Amino acid sequence: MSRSSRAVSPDESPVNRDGDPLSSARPLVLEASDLVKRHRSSGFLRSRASSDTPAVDGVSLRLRQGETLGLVGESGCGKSSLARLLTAVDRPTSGHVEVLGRRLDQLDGRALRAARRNIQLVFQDPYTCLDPRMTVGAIVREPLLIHRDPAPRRDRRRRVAELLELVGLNPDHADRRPHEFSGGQRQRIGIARALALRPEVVVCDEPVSALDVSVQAQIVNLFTALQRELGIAYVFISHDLAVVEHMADRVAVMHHGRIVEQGTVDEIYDHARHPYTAELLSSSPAPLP
Ligand SMILES: Nc1ncnc2c1ncn2[C@@H]1O[C@H](COP(=O)(O)OP(=O)(O)OP(=O)(O)O)[C@@H](O)[C@H]1O
Repeated sequence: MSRSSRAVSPDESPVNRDGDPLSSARPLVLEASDLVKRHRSSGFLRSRASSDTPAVDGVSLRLRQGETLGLVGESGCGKSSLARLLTAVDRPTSGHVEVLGRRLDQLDGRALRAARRNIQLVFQDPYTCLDPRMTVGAIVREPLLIHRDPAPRRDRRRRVAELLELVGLNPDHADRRPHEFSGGQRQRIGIARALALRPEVVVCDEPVSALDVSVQAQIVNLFTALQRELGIAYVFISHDLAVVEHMADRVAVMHHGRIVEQGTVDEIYDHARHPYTAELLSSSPAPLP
């Protein structure tokens, strides 16, 4: 049956089939409760959409250790705004985020820094997110310094070499600068930086969409291998449904700031119940082989 011809419920209320395909014995590493984000815009940038409609409008989700939650939705639906709330880059207007059972809004100072170590962000564009003046070694080491890692200098250097090796880069290239690397290699540097603090959760915001198609599969395979090796949980954000189908255990579908449907990959891709999910699936290209 083609995706577009699947029967869906005419009801447009959110569909939450929060079945747990992974053992519920696995601990929750991330929980978002009723998150709302209203961006404040001023002057000529103020539009009806930005002033009236929250970018994130009551989102709740849960993630277990070692699990991948795919987050899909069209451009402008609020995926990046949600990523910034989950990683405490931005504060929610209301609602809260729990990392390893600790509510971020109830922490400050050292306790907040400790909680934030466990949730890191990989950005979409490896071309703009790496400081061109810094060496690769300094870029990967930076989170250790920001989070005041007490390890001696020599151990930090060894840790950077291990991280570069882990993501498939030559540790001897730590003294080079980002412009000496290809797009895929730069994304590997961004991933090494995100892993420096050994996080439990990595939020990947469109991590392959700026890359050549031929390189995308290599980076997707790297994410999968790292998860197998390190047990990381991912929130994997993409507008590319085929990539998400390949990566995710569960999928959340976002539309106008809300999660309209959540479920396992099979539930979402083969038995979509929300009309928007069906529309999104019918307009997407064929899945990866
Ligand atoms: N800093 C900001 N100030 C004002 N409005 C913002 C800000 N960031 C995002 N928005 C608005 O919030 C809405 C959601 O944007 P967001 O970038 O989160 O969506 P997205 O799904 O990640 O889109 P894309 O896939 O194009 O990156 C949009 O209407 C956007 O214009």
